[in-house]
Amino acid sequence: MTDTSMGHIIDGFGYAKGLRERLAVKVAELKATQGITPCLVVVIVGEDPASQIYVKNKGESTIAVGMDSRTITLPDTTTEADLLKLIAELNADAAVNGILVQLPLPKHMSSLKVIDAIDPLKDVDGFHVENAGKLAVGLDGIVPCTPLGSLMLLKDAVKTYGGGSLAGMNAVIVGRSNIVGKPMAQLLLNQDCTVTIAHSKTKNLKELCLTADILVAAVGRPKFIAGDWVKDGAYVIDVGINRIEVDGPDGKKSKVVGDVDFDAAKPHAKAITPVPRGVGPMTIACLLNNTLHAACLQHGLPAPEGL
Ligand SMILES: NC(=O)C1=CN([C@@H]2O[C@H](COP(=O)(O)OP(=O)(O)OC[C@H]3O[C@@H](n4cnc5c(N)ncnc54)[C@H](OP(=O)(O)O)[C@@H]3O)[C@@H](O)[C@H]2O)C=CC1
Ligand SMILES: Nc1nc(=O)c2c([nH]1)NC[C@@H]1CN(c3ccc(C(=O)N[C@@H](CCC(=O)O)C(=O)O)cc3)C=[N+]21
Repeated sequence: MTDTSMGHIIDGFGYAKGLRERLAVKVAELKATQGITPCLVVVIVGEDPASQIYVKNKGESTIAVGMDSRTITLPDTTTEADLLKLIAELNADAAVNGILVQLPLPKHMSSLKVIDAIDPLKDVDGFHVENAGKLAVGLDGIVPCTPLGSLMLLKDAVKTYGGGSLAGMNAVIVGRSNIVGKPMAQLLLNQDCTVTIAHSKTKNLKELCLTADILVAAVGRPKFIAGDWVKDGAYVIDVGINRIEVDGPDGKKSKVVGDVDFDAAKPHAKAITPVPRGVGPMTIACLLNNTLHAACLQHGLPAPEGL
């Protein structure tokens, strides 16, 4: 690499830490002035070990910023009707400000139906159709954590390394899920980017990616985006969290990698998020942000500003 103005690593871990510190100040203010302690309830159905780790991280981070945290663990034999009943109880409980049902759910449940049962004002994931619809038409609502955190990192990186705004940039998002790809597209459109969403039926994906000033990878395939798919000077946001087995000195061990071949992409990128310590920590910090936001909405208070 000859150009030293390229290949910056976007420190999602550090940015998330700063955001949590700013949130802790706002939470303390809300407690002192209104007597409100925001409370997040995470519901997990089944024993998926990866999900258990994220749920544990969420609980610890919630407590660390001064909020209340509850985790409800249900066996994977739980019926959909029982889960819906629990959600109804949490909706009715005024002490609960945020409800997150960890995905994926066991196969015998419809995640759309379950998400639809959550009070949109307590839907801190921002997955309810009412919040998705608000984002689509440009109304204030709760925005999904991973796209929100990705946008924060992107804006900061463009400000730091590019000097300008996102307006007019070509954004290509690989992945069209309701929880990452689609809301990310909406957020970037709201920033006046020219947005293309790619998926498994997209033709000439490499050529399309090479047109991207902003490339967001949310595919769920390890190192799927090769280095020569990245245009020189592009901003690369790698959302992927893929656990793979690698050979270590003492046999096989598990490691987390993204959807982008980081080492190969980095020399081309203006700035790129690593995995781990990129988007992942921002997802959790934005969940706390959304819980605080939800608590304010429920009490008729303005959304916290200056975060
Ligand atoms: N960092 C974080 O905090 C989070 C990370 N993640 C991670 O992000 C990744 C994506 O998650 P999620 O959106 O839920 O995943 P989904 O499986 O729901 O969506 C994957 C998307 O990738 C597309 N895709 C799959 N194969 C190809 C291909 N060969 N070429 C082009 N597109 C393809 C699919 O296309 P099609 O629609 O045509 O099937 C689909 O739209 C995962 O690694 C997940 O673990 C998820 C949430 C939070
Ligand atoms: N209802 C619901 N909402 C979610 O937001 C949700 C979900 N279900 N199901 C699973 C996915 C995944 N997800 C992550 C959260 C944090 C990290 C994270 O903290 N990652 C760290 C550590 C990675 C590691 O080492 O495992 C990092 O990237 O540095 C990653 C992924 C939230 N998700």
